[in-house]
Amino acid sequence: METAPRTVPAIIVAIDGPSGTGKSSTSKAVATALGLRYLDTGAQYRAITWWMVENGIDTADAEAVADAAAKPEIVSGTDPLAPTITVDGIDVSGPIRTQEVTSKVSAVSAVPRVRTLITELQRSIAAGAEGGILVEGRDIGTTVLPDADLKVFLTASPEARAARRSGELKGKEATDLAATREALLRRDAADSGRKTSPLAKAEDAVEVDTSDLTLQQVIECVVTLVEEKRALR
Ligand SMILES: Nc1ncnc2c1ncn2[C@@H]1O[C@H](COP(=O)(O)OP(=O)(O)OP(=O)(O)O)[C@@H](O)[C@H]1O
Ligand SMILES: Nc1ccn([C@@H]2O[C@H](COP(=O)(O)O)[C@@H](O)[C@H]2O)c(=O)n1
Repeated sequence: METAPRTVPAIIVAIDGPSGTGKSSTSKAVATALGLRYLDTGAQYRAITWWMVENGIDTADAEAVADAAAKPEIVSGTDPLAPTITVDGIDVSGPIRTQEVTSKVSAVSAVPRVRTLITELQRSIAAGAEGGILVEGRDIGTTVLPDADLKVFLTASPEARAARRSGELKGKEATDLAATREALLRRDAADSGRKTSPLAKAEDAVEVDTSDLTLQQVIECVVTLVEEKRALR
């Protein structure tokens, strides 16, 4: 008699936290290890910000941003080994990481119309991910996917986060540690302080302080949390 193949039920994992806590690095590795799709929601907010800048929209003008928000078509590829992001068919994976976009993204992402559109997109991507998905951002556990099977909130001290970011920038856009620290705290404050769907830990999220953990330790911790959830289902 043939036995039916054992299927692992699709699981939805939300990973949130402030800038530089290790969300992207951890999420890609965990999704790869566990065969899940991966969605970088920060890249989507960066993509719409890039489009606003390209099209001469004043990103400080919330009304102008809201009026234009539905115009760009943002498409995210969810392979954790090769995530992609396009705007109107253009690969923007490089341009969305510039200092200009980074400095303007919090203003654009605070516009309620932008959040409504991007949240709809995120939910439709998650609903279509048959084998399960890991979605990382700022409001995934609280707003986008409040029924996620597992919610993780990553934190780290500003010093640890600034040191990680400075390590990334070395040789490219030389910035001192203090300036990097100030820039990420400014972005956190804007993201936590906005009215609509701010950066926040969901009540039922597991908090992991990554300050003194290696990336590998964080990955192992999250893999274990997902496996524990899967075992209960
Ligand atoms: N536990 C860790 N120990 C040391 N370095 C780490 C750790 N986690 C991540 N990093 C490094 O810190 C930097 C920032 O990590 P990552 O981009 O994953 O953070 P993030 O939370 O996604 O940031 P952002 O929200 O700004 O996109 C990367 O260079 C990454 O390799
Ligand atoms: N769920 C999310 C994700 C991101 N944002 C905004 O995008 C910015 C860039 O995010 P990164 O993860 O790429 O650094 C972030 O600072 C937020 O303004 C968001 O609002 N909600």
